This record gives sequence, structure tokens and C-alpha cells, in this order.
Amino acid sequence: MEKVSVFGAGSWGTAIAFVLSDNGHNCMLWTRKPDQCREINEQHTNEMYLPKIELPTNLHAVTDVREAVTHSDVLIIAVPTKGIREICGQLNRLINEPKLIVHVSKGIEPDSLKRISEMIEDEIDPEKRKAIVALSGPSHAEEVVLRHPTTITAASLDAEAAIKVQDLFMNNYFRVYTHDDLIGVEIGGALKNVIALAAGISDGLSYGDNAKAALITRGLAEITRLGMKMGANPLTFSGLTGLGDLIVTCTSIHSRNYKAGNLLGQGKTLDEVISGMGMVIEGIRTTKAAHQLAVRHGVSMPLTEALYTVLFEGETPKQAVDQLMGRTKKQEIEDIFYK
Ligand SMILES: NC(=O)c1ccc[n+]([C@@H]2O[C@H](COP(=O)([O-])OP(=O)(O)OC[C@H]3O[C@@H](n4cnc5c(N)ncnc54)[C@H](O)[C@@H]3O)[C@@H](O)[C@H]2O)c1
Ligand SMILES: O=P(O)(O)OC[C@H](O)CO
Repeated sequence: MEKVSVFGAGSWGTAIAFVLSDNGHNCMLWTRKPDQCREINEQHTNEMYLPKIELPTNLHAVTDVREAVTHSDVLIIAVPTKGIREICGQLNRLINEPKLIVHVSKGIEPDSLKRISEMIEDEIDPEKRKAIVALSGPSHAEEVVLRHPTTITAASLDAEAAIKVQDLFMNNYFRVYTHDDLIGVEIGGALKNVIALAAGISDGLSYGDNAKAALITRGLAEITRLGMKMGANPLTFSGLTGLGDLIVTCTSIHSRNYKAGNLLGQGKTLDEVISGMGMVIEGIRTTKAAHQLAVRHGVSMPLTEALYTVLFEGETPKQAVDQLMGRTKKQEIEDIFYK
């Protein structure tokens, strides 16, 4: 059994720590909130993020980053993209010997246009990390903590590190595959949130199933197009971290991105949606980043562009849909691979 530390006790960090504790590992969960820390240790719950769930009693929470860093050789980062640099900066100051760094976050940083692993490389010195692994795939925390069957992918340029993470997490409800396409896995995980916002808007407008199937399929096409330009293997996007995560996020009642889109489709403003959610909606910032990436790489991403105009330029969802449907005619497959 291993010692593992998880940084971030929101929905996903808690669910990840839940799986590790179920597997018998000595898991320490770091949170910056003292009340939440006490609740996890004394009541074995995290009501704000995972209501009515009993957490394993061997899961121990702390608020001291140093304690969590020294506890373990495996550090798992589970904060939203916006907080990655801050927590990694803290880790970098406290790490004394090389650690395996795992991240479970799904986003791209606007302006720098860096993937999460690139942000980690910026913030944690090379001599302080053994390898970086991204754990990603169709996995809502709410279902993982019910021990419902879930499949996910551990991706790294270091094959041994990916296998190590696979071994840490695998059990009879959490099946982990390995992958070597870190770029494709991170791009798929981040950009599916953009399409999920659009799928939520579509349902909020009561457009129905044809429209949603179109969003998922053409969304995958534009994610693949961008991913290929960025050096990803196109096949990655047919896997768990591409199509798999796109399906779950565009169709699940648990998805915060889908829910946020749904409210926008019903006429709520972006500010109202953000303040009502209380949890991260990664797709909003990632839409900005994806718009910038499309420009940088000269890739056509009509759905991303349409969502960008709704979120940041005041266009109504209905106007954006009319604009999308009125574009010039084109071929389907050629469009994915050659333009
Ligand atoms: N919720 C899921 O089912 C799920 C599944 C897979 C991946 N993810 C990804 O995991 C990441 C985290 O999502 P989540 O669902 O846990 O979000 P959440 O909103 O439920 O919780 C985020 C947690 O991070 C903490 N936090 C925020 N900024 C921080 C900072 N700067 N320093 C330290 N802590 C900070 C918050 O206090 C909160 O406890 C996101 O990138 C998300 O896309 C989530
Ligand atoms: O709730 P969301 O929309 O942040 O999605 C959570 C996970 O990424 C689903 O795999």
C-alpha cells in the first residue's frame, strides 16, 4: 500500500481520494478550508461537494501543504485550472526530493494557451518531479463515489509512471487504461467542456436530440482538427478522453458545464449562472483559450467560435445557432482531416 497526497478537496479531489482510500492506500487530502478539513476527519463527509456520501474512514484531511507534500512520493493535483499555478508554486517551494506529479484537471490557460502539464512544468522545477501523469476520462465524481463502473485513462510521456498511476487506482469499479498521447488526452479533456456548454444551451433552447447529436459529432470533429495541429494522435479523440468524455459531459445531469449551458439557453446571464453554480465551470475560460488556439493554429472551429460570441460578445444563443446553420455548404469528412 502506498502513501498518496491529493491537493484540492472539491468534488473530484474528494472522489479521487475516495478511490485511493477504498484501495487501502494511505491517502492524505489537502484542503485550504479548515471547516471542511474537520468535517472530513470527524464526520467522514464533504456535504458541500458530495452530499449524502459517506467517505472512507481511513481518508485523512489536512490544511497544511507541507504535511501533505512530505507525506508522500505521489502528489495528485485536483484544483481547477485557474488554481494550478498557485498550488504548484507552493508545492515547488516544499518539495525536497523528486515526486511523481499527477493532475486530474481539465482546462487550457487563456493567453499562455498552455495545457495543464505545461503549466506544471513551468511551476515545478525539473529536479523536483519524476514524471507528470494526466488522469482523464468520462468520470463524474457523483457516480464514482457510488462505486458505479467508471473507465479512465492515465496518460504520460513516461510509460512506467502511467502504469504506476494505473496500479494505484485500479479496482472493481474504477478501470484505468494507460496512454502515451499526453497532448491528445489533455486537449480532449479540456475542449469537451466547451462543447458541453453548447449542448446545454441547445437543450435549454429545447432543440432536442438531433441538435445535440450534431454538437457532439461536429464538436469532436473540431477538437480533432485542433488536436492534430497541436501534435496529438487523431485516434486519441475516439477514445475515453475524447468521445467518451464528450458524451458524458454533453448528456449527464451531473455536468456543471452542461448545466451552465442549459441555464444560458433558458435566458440566464453568464454572471447569474456562475454565481449560482458554486463549483467550477471549466468550459467558460477554456472557450476563451480555445478561441485563441483556433486563431493561433489557423483551425476552423465554428462551434467554439459561436459559443465564444455568446459568452463574451453579447450574441444571443439563438443568433449564434442561426449563424451556424447558415454557413456555406461543405463536405463532412474532408473537413476534419484536411482543413
Ligand atoms: N467533478 C468531477 O466530476 C470532475 C471529474 C473529472 C475532472 N474534473 C476536473 O477536476 C478539476 C477540479 O474540479 P472539481 O470538480 O473538483 O471542482 P470543484 O469546484 O468541485 O472544487 C474545486 C476545489 O478546488 C479548490 N480550489 C480552487 N482554487 C484553488 C486554489 N487556487 N488553491 C487551492 N484550492 C483551490 C476549491 O476550494 C474547491 O475545494 C477541474 O479541472 C475539473 O474539470 C472534475
Ligand atoms: O461536471 P463537469 O462538466 O465539470 O465534468 C466533469 C468531468 O469532467 C466529466 O468527465
